[in-house]
Amino acid sequence: MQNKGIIFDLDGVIVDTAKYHFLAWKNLAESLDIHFNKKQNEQLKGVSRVESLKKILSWGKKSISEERFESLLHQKNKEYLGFVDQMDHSEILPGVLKRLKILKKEAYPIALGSASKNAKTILERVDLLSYFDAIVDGNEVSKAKPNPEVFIKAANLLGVEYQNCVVFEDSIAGIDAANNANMVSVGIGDQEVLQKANFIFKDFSQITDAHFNEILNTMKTTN
Ligand SMILES: O=P(O)(O)OC[C@H]1O[C@@H](O)[C@H](O)[C@@H](O)[C@@H]1O
Ligand SMILES: [Mg+2]
Repeated sequence: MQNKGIIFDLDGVIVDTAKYHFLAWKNLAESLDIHFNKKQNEQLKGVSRVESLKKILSWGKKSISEERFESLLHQKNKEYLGFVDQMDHSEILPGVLKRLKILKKEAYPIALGSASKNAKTILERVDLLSYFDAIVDGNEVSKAKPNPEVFIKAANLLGVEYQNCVVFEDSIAGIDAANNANMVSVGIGDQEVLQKANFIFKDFSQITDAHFNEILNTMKTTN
């Protein structure tokens, strides 16, 4: 095994599910007469289901009962899982499978670090579960990104020093979490949104072997 750990976020990095989260939140917000746009959606990326709903309600200045809150969470997830049910292999984002295959062949420890409680279901659906040596998802974390808990747990499970890990993330909160964990942060997506990342690429197909080595070489490994 290599001594450098590779940690992937799921939604918007490995699979194109960020668009389904957006659609389901937008429908829910509209049903409550709350305006919800793509810019606001950036603030929900990487954020748990509960925290996302709290933000939407606060933007709409709505206060609701606990019971209604629970039922809205359920409603959103039901719609989201309806989209997930239709997913297949083709929704793995460009370049991801190729990179996972190379990493596996080169014996890098690979982890998933996601806020989603649906992470395993999605990895199974697109047939990627077997690539991961460790999975830390929304069922195992108590502190949401930008808290680094999810990535720290992933590094611990991989048995790799934090500063020897690289994190691939599409969310502002996730890049902050990786930076807070002292890991190398790689933003996948929009340069303007992910400014705080150590490296930024549009998607994995843009990351050449040379780029990948450059990313890994920025780690100040000690062992
Ligand atoms: O509702 P789930 O599947 O548990 O996901 C929780 C969060 O998971 C994150 O990965 C997504 O970026 C968020 O948009 C989502 O709210
Ligand atoms: Mg994401």
